[in-house]
Amino acid sequence: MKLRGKVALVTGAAQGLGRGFTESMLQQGAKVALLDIKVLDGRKTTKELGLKYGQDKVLFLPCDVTDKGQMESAFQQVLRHFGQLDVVVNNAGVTEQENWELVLDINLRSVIQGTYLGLHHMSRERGGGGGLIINIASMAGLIAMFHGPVYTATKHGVVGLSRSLGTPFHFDRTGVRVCALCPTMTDTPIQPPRVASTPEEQVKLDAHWAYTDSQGGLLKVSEVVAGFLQLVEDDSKNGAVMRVTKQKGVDYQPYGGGGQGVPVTTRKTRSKL
Ligand SMILES: NC(=O)C1=CN([C@@H]2O[C@H](COP(=O)(O)OP(=O)(O)OC[C@H]3O[C@@H](n4cnc5c(N)ncnc54)[C@H](O)[C@@H]3O)[C@@H](O)[C@H]2O)C=CC1
Ligand SMILES: CCCCCC(=O)CC\C=C/C=C/C=C/[C@@H](O)[C@@H](O)CCCC(=O)O
Repeated sequence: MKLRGKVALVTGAAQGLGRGFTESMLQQGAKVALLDIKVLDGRKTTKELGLKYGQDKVLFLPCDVTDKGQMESAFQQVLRHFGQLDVVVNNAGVTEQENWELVLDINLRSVIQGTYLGLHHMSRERGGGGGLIINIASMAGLIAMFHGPVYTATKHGVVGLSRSLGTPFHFDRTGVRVCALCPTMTDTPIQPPRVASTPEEQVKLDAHWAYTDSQGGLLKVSEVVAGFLQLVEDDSKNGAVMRVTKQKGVDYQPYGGGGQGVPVTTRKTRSKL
């Protein structure tokens, strides 16, 4: 998909990878709606990006992705404000924590919600123009992140959702590509400190950092963003699961279909992608 003139919606866009994805699409000439539960940070990021790329290119919408009503309203506001929607990036996520139900709600249920809202508003069979949905999973969606069982479960779910909806059965009717992006540990605020306040916490942090260091350390946001843009621009990728790791850089999870997804469609379709 060429991004110039397109409209994207990014959840969790106030910081970290979501901010990186947002800025990369602005650089390519897209307009972007930034959604985040952090209102002050979201407004600050949006102001900074507006000064750099044009106030008319950005829109900040305070939104808790776990709130169905807020998500539905946000999608409606994006369509009213920009007049169209072409790309949805379900990025908002949290790491393992005591409240595992919240991890499940944010990392999986809300990604399903955002994916279905994207299909609802972009699907050709509903009069939309087709489009692209990229769900931000993790390498924890492909291997067992031992220090995050629920996080691992949610990310495996995001990969499965994206692969299922990224098949010709759906694309032939919707014209919407659906892919998953699986980075390894990346240098963003989601990363925990190296020093804990309790011995029990220190054990968990030591395990996390020993594992991270064993895998070559943290990726830079820019390395993940480079993979993201490649996935956006490659219209042949549907149901694809892109990996970004220190060891191998950007590649695709090999499945029966070669890991680069199944053929986008079984029909010749006029593509706006
Ligand atoms: N940083 C890393 O090592 C990796 C991160 N990921 C995934 O990338 C995505 C982005 O993570 P990062 O940028 O690293 O984290 P981050 O913590 O820097 O950014 C996450 C953003 O999501 C927002 N958010 C959290 N809960 C929300 C909610 N209920 N509603 C709306 N917004 C909400 C936060 O306010 C924050 O702005 C997540 O899905 C994460 O699981 C995947 C692999 C590695
Ligand atoms: C505080 C936790 C933050 C969690 C953020 C993440 O999602 C971290 C990513 C989770 C797991 C990373 C695994 C990395 C694996 C690769 O380094 C490599 O070992 C995988 C190779 C797979 C293959 O070659 O098939």
